[in-house]
Amino acid sequence: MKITDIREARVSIASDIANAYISFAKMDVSVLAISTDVWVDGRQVVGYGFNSNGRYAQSGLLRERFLPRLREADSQALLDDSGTNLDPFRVWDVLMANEKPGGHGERSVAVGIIDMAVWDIVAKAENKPLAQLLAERHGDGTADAKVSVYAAGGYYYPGKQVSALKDEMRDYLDLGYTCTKMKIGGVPLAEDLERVEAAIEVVGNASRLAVDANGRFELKTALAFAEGLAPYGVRWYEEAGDPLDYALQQQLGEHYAPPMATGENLFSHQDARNLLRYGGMRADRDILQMDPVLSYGLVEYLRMLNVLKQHGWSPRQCIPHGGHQFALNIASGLKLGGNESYPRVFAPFGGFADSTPIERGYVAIPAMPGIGFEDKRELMKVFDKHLR
Ligand SMILES: O=C([O-])CC(=O)C(=O)O
Ligand SMILES: [Mg+2]
Repeated sequence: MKITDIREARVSIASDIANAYISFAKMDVSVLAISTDVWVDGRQVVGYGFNSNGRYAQSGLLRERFLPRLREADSQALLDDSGTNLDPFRVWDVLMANEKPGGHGERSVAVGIIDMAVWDIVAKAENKPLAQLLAERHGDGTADAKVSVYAAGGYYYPGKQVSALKDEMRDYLDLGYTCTKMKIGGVPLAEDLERVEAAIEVVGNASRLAVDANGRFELKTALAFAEGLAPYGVRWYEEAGDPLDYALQQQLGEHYAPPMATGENLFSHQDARNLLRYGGMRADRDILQMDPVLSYGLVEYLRMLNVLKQHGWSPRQCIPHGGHQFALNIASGLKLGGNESYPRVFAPFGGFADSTPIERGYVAIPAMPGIGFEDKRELMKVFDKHLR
């Protein structure tokens, strides 16, 4: 196998929504296509990648550093022992040559975009869904046929009232979701609790609603919200404080017994390890949300799962951030606890295959080779428009 072409572009996903920390008014993503000289069933093997929302397009890092390394590599150095397919771990070593440890910054996002396209290629060359390939190579041999997904939304939006939040939650239930997530921390506690109560009224039970503060609070506010939220028993309380403030997380856990969640802004297995060492996260109930694309790709995510195992955690406690078809394949193949979904935001990057509707909170993996982007018509249109 040889890489014959690499194309990259920046695509806007700007919108008026905001969480407690950022507005998405200027949000964009990088898209990437890597073509190979291999054909399977009459189709050229081309891998696609993009970054999860929340971190911006990585054009500079891709163009100036990581794609030149891929282009300049000896093609043999990228291949597995058979010489007929890419080896994602060897590609990763090529990309990360001459990069110092620590200070992960956003290079992890640029590497994650390339890693996604590489896994798409590897599974297509093997003519298998990525979930199945992962189950065989890195799991217990079988993939979960369907994955539990929840609808993430409940953003702040100019002029949005409680009634609009309720309509949004109702819409998610109509789409087939049973669990949802909403933002908190963008308005005072009393106002947020009104929003939370309204959302619970629609979803029917607090255990079906998660809340996400996006790292907004210092300890005092995190604890005040914990006290306000505790009587409801929501599904989880996400990113109360700064993602790297492990002491805050640990102290929150001492005061708040229901599940906590965090991890979407930890971009390396070393950061995830520090969370488990120092963050007071509880393996019997808390949720880890590291995002395989934002954090140097699936190659690094596998290292994170290894760290988890060493600390006595089950992969079932992982529900990755990202809400896309790549993370869905990972959740299925490696038997995670579920996957995020963004039914109405970040389209067409969020969401799953056209042929697999959400049914009672679960979604299936289409029986097609690779990640399955070819079964997402609107996303393929974006790739075709920007990468041809
Ligand atoms: O609002 C965001 O940045 C997305 C987010 O935290 C999530 O999906 O959990
Ligand atoms: Mg979040």
